[in-house]
Amino acid sequence: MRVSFTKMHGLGNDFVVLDARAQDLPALDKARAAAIADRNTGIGCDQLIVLEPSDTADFRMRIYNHDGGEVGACGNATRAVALLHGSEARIETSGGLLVASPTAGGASVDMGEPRFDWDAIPLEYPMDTFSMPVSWEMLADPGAVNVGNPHVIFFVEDTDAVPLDRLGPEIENDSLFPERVNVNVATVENRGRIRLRVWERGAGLTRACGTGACATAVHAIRRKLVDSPVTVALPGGELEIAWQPGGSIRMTGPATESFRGSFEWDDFA
Ligand SMILES: N[C@H](CCC[C@H](N)C(=O)O)C(=O)O
Repeated sequence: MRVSFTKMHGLGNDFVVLDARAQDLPALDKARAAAIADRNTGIGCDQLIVLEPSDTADFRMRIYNHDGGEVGACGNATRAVALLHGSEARIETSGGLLVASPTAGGASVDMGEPRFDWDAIPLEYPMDTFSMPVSWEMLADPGAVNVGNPHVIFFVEDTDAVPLDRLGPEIENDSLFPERVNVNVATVENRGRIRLRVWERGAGLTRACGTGACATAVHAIRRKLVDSPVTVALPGGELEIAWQPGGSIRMTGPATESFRGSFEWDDFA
């Protein structure tokens, strides 16, 4: 059967969006999700996004990483589907309910409240997630935050000097993180700006990571390194993150529809 899709991105973090409300999509398993996301033999994307009907929100958004694994949150994709929706959207995700409002050329999203308890990240055993007594070579003293998905955050003098292509997968797959983890390496430039690179769980180095920007901004605000709102500059561009302790995170930034197409479902068994 032919399946229609919309190709989108948020600051270069790219998505294939399938709307299961407009077409009868067969069940999606890990192998097929990875085959569609494959940049050599598939359509190609960092994450595959499926929109479904919801009893509790305007629609449900399911998120599959490049490796086919289903996960609970994707900040950049949330802005993209809000752009598609065209008006304020209440979005059900397995990481919680999100509320997104389109802005000129993108969206502003209430990403919910961050969680900090070791078993909410989750970690393999109890630990202070504000200042974790662990290190991998030059990456030390991280924090951990769950924003619907798990993030570990390291502050360094120069994020561009870190061999994240080598240390990212090592940390992502460390047994300290039973659900694996997104690895954020950030440089605080001043009290209003953070430079960030992310090794994403199940997707590797991406041009941007919305939840990574949220988790990093929250951790920097907790450590009193920056004020709120703060600009997070990723390789693909900038996001604005606002958060006060006890409240929810607000992420604002661009979203882009690249093109629409279709493919033969059975081509990706
Ligand atoms: N790799 C992430 C999902 C996508 C996050 C990123 N694309 C974003 O914009 O938040 C995870 O496994 O939790």
